[in-house]
Formats: sequence, structure tokens, C-alpha cells
Amino acid sequence: MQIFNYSGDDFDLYGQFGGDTDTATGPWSAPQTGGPIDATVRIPGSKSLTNRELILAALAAEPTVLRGALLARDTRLMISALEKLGVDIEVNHDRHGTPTITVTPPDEFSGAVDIDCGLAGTVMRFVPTVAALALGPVTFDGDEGARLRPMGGTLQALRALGVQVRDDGRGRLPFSIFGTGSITGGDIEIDASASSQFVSGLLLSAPRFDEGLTLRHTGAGLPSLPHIEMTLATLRARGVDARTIDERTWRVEPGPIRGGDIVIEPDLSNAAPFLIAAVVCGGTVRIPDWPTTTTQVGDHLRELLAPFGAECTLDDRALTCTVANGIAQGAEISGADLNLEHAGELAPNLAALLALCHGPSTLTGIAHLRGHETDRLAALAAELSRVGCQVTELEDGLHIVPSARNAALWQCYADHRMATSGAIMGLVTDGITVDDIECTSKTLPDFAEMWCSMLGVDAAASADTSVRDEFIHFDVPQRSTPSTDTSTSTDRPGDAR
Ligand SMILES: O=C(O)C1=C[C@@H](OP(=O)(O)O)[C@@H](O)[C@H](O)C1
Ligand SMILES: C=C(OP(=O)(O)O)C(=O)O
Repeated sequence: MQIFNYSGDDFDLYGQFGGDTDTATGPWSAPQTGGPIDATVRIPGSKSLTNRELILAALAAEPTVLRGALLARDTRLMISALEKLGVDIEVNHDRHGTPTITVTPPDEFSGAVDIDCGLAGTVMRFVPTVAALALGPVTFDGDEGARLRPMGGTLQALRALGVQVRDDGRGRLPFSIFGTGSITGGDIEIDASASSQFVSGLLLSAPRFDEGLTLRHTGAGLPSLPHIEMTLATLRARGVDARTIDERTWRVEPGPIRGGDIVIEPDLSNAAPFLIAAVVCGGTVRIPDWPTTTTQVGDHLRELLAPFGAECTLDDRALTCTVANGIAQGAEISGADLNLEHAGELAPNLAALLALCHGPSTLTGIAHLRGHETDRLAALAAELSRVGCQVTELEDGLHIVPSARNAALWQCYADHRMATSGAIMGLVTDGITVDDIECTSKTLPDFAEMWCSMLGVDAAASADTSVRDEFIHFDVPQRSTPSTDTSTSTDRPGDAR
């Protein structure tokens, strides 16, 4: 069972904010269903939107109310971090049980605090720039796995902005920021090839810089461009002049950030395993409140799943995804070559789908996944191989050759998307046990219950505490330790671990 290194002292992980105390723990037998699915799955708020809106609400000139926000480990860590910096945050639920968060910004941010980032990229890359606007030192640390994630882009940028930063020279957590209450801003260059979050974190706080910010990415490819679009869109929606100058340069003018009432969209990337389940099992999955226009990369699932037999129709109430003949009914779907540079977040779940197809597939453009919650390329290669596929790790992706599959203990490496990928594999593979389904609490605490409910199976039957003996003896692939290079700009994709 995963033990969370969670040190937020204002609330417990499943307690005060309405988390589900029945969340499955320990080894979990991936459930199967006898026939096609017919389910409506209500997906909680977007992690990326919730954490952007929390940051902007903290920096705003007036209070903000967030409706439909996500309450999961990543967003609770964000709330806790901002509270420590002096932001007043109240969490309630409306009469339908939908979370409502009221955020009142402080007159000035307080320093002399420690921030726990957990494993949340949005906390470790978005909060430091807010902390640089505080008076006094702010120290950042996180889970063991978080200490392997690239941070050089953020630290490099803060130093270029004249902020004093102390770290051990590896460009990783832990580090301390010594804010002086203001940032002048201006023009800076960073290498954001390891994560788009370096760019987003700076742009979000930039309206509060005296001269705003012109930010240029200088490195190789820039991943997850839609997430930068999302950052610009959230800024503009609050009255900030934020724009793309060219494909590597962005400009944010200084000025007040509006508060107000904001509705958070469902997390479309978290819809991925449920929509993929329709492709695997056949039938229909409906996702209510799917937005008709959005910057979320999960919206690309509508096109991405079409070649796999998914007919997706969108109206103003829901996305309906119907699959006439699923893999479980004998559909022989050929593999695919996908460049997921912009949609890396979807790669683990799509890799699981490709492993269930007929014929080889290649995923490219995702070298930066080595710096995600775990080295996702190594983790997917290890786990898909364990189930019986032939998988080759490429410099920037994976080559997957499906094969007859066998029972296995699927390891998650604390990665929520590895956990949901294990659940997908288990839909049509007998004997898949996911070692740590609880790590889905990073962005979707009720995943196990939602999955069982979609399949019409009893959730209690999947909570398997007796791992079969033969599984215990599988080797766990070793994760390499981070580079000891003293430069803070060693965040090139592939160098991340
Ligand atoms: O800004 C964001 O909310 C995110 C940006 C992306 O990060 P990377 O650019 O590091 O892939 C994405 O993968 C992550 O899940 C969320
Ligand atoms: C990469 C991810 O998360 P994070 O925001 O922690 O980077 C993810 O959710 O797939």
C-alpha cells in the first residue's frame, strides 16, 4: 500500500474536504465486465484549471469563487501552499455536493514558511513565483519522486528575475526562495523543453511584476503547448493582457487580476480511461458537462479515439462515445503511430489501449514523460512487458508490439496514470492486480469506485488484499537517481531522471 508523504497540517488527505474515506487501498484486482458498457460517468473538475484558478485567485485584486473545482491531492496541496502564504481559502459543498472554493487574496504574501509540493508539478512549478512575491524565505520540498522531477526552468527564471534562490545545484527540489515583496520583471529566456509548466508558472504571476514579463523559450522542443494556451486563456478571462508573440515567446502586461465567479470544467484527461473502456468493452460511455470549447488537451480524445472505433458526439449536455464492436467483442483494431508532443498527459492510457490492439504501434514526442510522476517511458515499458508485450523504449517514446497477455502485478510507481492504465489492461486481461490504485487520489480520489460503477461490478470484490504469491517475486525496475550535475539547466528531456 502506498503511504503518502503528506504533511499538510490543515486537513487530512481524505477528511475535511469531502474526500471519500472508502477509497480502495492496497492491491486491487482490475475488474472485468461480461458485456458492453452503458454508463454515464461524471468526472470531477480539471486539475490543471483548478490549480491555475487557485493561483490567479491568490494573486487577484478581489475575491474569487470557484465552482466545480477538483478536490484531490494535487489541489489540496495547492490550497495548503497558498494558505501558508497568507491566502484565505474556504471550501464548501453546494446542495448537489459540488465543491465551491472561496479565495480571498491577502494584502501581502507571508514568507518564512515551508511548502509541501507532494508529487504535483503544478504546485512545484506555479507556487515558487508567488513565493517570490512574498517577504522572507519560502522552502519547497515534496515526495521522494518529486525530488527527481526537473525544476531548472523555474529556478533559472527566478534568478534571471533577480530573485535569490538557494538549492543544492541539481535544479531539483528541495530549494528555498528569498522574496523581497516585489519583482521588476522584463525580458527573460528559459529552456522549457522539460516541462511547459515552467512557462505557465511564470506567466500566471507575471501581471503582478512591475513591468510584466516577456518570456522566450530557448531550448529544443516545447511540450504540452495546449497547457500554455490554457494559461493564457485563464489570464485573459480575468482581464489580463496576455498573448503569444511567436511560437516560443509570450508577453503578459502588468495589471490587476480580476476575481469573480468561475466554473471549472470536468477534467477531460481524467475522462480518458473511461472513454478508452468503451473502446475496449464496446458500448456507450457518456461524460456530462463536456465543454463545447476548451483549452484542455483531453478534448483531443474525440479525434484520437475515432480510428479505434469510437463514435463521439458532443452536445451542450454531454459527450457520448459509442463503440459498436469493442476489442472484447473481437474487434481487431490495428495499432497506430501517434506523436503526443502536445498531449503527453494522455500517453499512459493510450499506450495501454495500443497494447490491446493488433499489430505494432509507436508513440513519439514524449521524451519529457521521463520527468513526470515517474519515468513514464521506463514504467510503461516495464509494466507492458510484464504483461507479455514486447516494448522498446525510444529516445522520445515507445514502440509497442502486443502479444498474448498474462496475469501480472501491475506496478504504479505512485503515478495515477499508471494506475488507470493498469485498470485498462485488466479489462480484457485475466489476473491483473494493480499494486497501488490509491495513488489515483492525486487527481481522482474516487477512481476505483467510479470504474467499478461504470462496469456494473461490486467495488468491494476488487479490493484484493491477498496478492498472489507468484507476483511477489517480480523484480521492480529501478528508477535512476537524478543527475548530480551542478548546473541548474540540465532539464533537457531525457536528462530528467
Ligand atoms: O500545466 C499543466 O497543468 C500541465 C502541463 C503538462 O505538463 P508537462 O509540460 O510537464 O508535460 C501536463 O503533462 C500536466 O499534467 C499538467
Ligand atoms: C504530468 C502530470 O501531472 P503534474 O501536474 O504533476 O505534472 C499528469 O497529471 O499527467
